[in-house]
Amino acid sequence: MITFEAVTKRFDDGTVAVDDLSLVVPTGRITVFVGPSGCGKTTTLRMINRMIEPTSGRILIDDEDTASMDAAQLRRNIGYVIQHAGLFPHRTVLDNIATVPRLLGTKRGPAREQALTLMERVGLATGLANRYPAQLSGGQQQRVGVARALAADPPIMLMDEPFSAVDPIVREQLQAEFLRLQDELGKTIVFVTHDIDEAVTLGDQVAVFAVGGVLAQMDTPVALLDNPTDDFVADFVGRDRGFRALGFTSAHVSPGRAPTVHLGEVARADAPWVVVLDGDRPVGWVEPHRLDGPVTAPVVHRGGTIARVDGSLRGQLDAALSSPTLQGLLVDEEGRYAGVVEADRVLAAIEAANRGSQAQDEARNEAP
Ligand SMILES: Nc1ncnc2c1ncn2[C@@H]1O[C@H](COP(=O)(O)OP(=O)(O)OP(=O)(O)O)[C@@H](O)[C@H]1O
Repeated sequence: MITFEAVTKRFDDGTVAVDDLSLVVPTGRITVFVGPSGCGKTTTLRMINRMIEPTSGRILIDDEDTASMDAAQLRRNIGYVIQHAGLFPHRTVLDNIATVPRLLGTKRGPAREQALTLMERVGLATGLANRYPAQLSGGQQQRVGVARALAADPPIMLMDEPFSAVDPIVREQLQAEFLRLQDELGKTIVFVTHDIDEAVTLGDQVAVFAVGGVLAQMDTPVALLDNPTDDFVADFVGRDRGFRALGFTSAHVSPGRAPTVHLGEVARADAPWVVVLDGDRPVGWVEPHRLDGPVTAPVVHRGGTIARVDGSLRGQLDAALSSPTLQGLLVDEEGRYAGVVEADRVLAAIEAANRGSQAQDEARNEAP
């Protein structure tokens, strides 16, 4: 059990990312943190393994205050999975997965044996063992990330948008496999997402955060959908309910343009945000006024999903709402950058689609 007692995080610049948070993450269950961009989900997650220290309040694991534990030891007992998997690019799949057991002193042979077993467990063909991360698909990379986090058999797993960077079909497969795996393993899992659909699919309980780092509601998925506690939660949950039906609605929003920069180049300084490309693929955004040199991978803001230019309105709205600029990144069928789409333009297209289906319903009702 992980217990937050009146936890607040105020960063040095005065930003209050988490405000007086009290909640309990039960043992052996999946707790999902969901909410709009910037509401403090990641900060809350990272305070559990002390990658970020709280300003005030306490976080307890099974009644022991984490502040009094050795931070390195604490982290070794907590698996951590992030978006884009965060794999070591120069290590093979097998060596990535074996990293923590090796650090903990397991010999190379047994560590590799165990890594092969884990590959099977997360649905990866063992034939991929000697590949490097760049030679894998996004979904395969995420599976390696999950296998690596499981390798030390930690009782607690922290997962920060682990499935956001893959396309919706692979994402659903990963979610289903993850639930199957959790049935076997029964870990204590804290899972961050901005997608309410993912939250209600995966969570035994769901904590909805509002901007300003405030917990708006914590409940089971059913209770959250049936009895939202206030307008904010109703809106957050409700917006997506109608939105679900849009999964199969093809988009008719033409892509817009945004300034771009390639990794290794200097971004133009007159734009507030610039799209970063790696070759012909989009990787995220940068704010040029915060940079004083060429754009490098660590400074790229990678938050946000990427949608197909010819994909569903749902995918495009998800991409726009999860982006720091409220502009979703679009790619063609080969994954090449194809432009951006603003949330309000997708919403307008959704309204137009809704009007169309209402008109069809009315026509059907009026038919003799
Ligand atoms: N090191 C930092 N210094 C100052 N402010 C920060 C720092 N890290 C995060 N913040 C701010 O704290 C707030 C919460 O950020 P956090 O990353 O926890 O949100 P989030 O809900 O995970 O968002 P997202 O879904 O976009 O990842 C934001 O306003 C963010 O800008």
